[in-house]
Amino acid sequence: MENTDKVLEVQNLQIDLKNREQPLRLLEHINLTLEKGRILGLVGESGSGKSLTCNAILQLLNPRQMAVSGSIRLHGRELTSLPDKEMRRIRGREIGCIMQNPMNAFTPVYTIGSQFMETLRTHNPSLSKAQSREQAIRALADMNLPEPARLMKCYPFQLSGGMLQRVMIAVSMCLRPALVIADEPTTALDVVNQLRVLRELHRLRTECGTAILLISHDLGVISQLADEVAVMQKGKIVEQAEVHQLFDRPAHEYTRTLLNARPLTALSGSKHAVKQQ
Ligand SMILES: Nc1ncnc2c1ncn2[C@@H]1O[C@H](COP(=O)(O)OP(=O)(O)OP(=O)(O)O)[C@@H](O)[C@H]1O
Repeated sequence: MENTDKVLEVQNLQIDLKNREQPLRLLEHINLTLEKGRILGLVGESGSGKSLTCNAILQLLNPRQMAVSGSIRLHGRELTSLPDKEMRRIRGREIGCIMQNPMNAFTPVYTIGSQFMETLRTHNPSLSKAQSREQAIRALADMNLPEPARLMKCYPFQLSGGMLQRVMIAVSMCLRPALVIADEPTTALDVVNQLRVLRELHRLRTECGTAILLISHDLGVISQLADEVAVMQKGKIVEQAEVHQLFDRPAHEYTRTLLNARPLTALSGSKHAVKQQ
């Protein structure tokens, strides 16, 4: 019987760079499964293929540039064969994104409030303006953002990176996507804001049951939040294991190298701190 808790299933994903004498393989045999309410950390050095994997899931790769094969299913539904229009609906509604530079996710000339309300009403046209405003303010307050009614009137450049990240998580809290792809969500933040964002991501999965694919260079972040970790090297997954097992008994040489390369302070005293709060 089909496991209904399976949110994302990536099978045998392969990506080749076209328009060359010999196609260049960028991703090879990627297999990932993510269940409801679980967080899968994706780690690996720069250029190992983390962002390509995410962009393939989001169907954002240019087919003239990249040849993509394999299967990507969301709740059992194959995404690779969906028309663009349907995929646009799925992005945002069923798959949320939290990116490293949240400024890119907002239009600079509109207020936070108008963009938040517009997003809510696009995905739920029966909402009145007043209802969407009320919902947005409640969600911002829920994110522990100060003076949410005033914040609605601000433009994106008036907020810090950490605040914008939390606005994006607030949007996800309202839309309750099945899957959130968080690509280096804390990399650009100071430690206080990092902890706030991690806490809210943790809340997103516990309160909404959202499955989260978390990409991070920071093994401290992964150890605090992820249930499971996949390690990528040169376009392949070289090891995948439960977080405790991976940190305590890394099986692959490359994982050991990554763990040995982390700053000594990255994990001390903070292990699983977010989950415990
Ligand atoms: N549009 C593109 N054209 C050519 N090569 C690309 C393109 N996008 C990615 N690549 C190559 O694919 C490989 C994987 O890139 P990817 O961006 O997925 O790495 P990453 O693990 O996300 O790195 P980082 O942590 O620096 O973001 C790299 O070798 C990169 O140069």
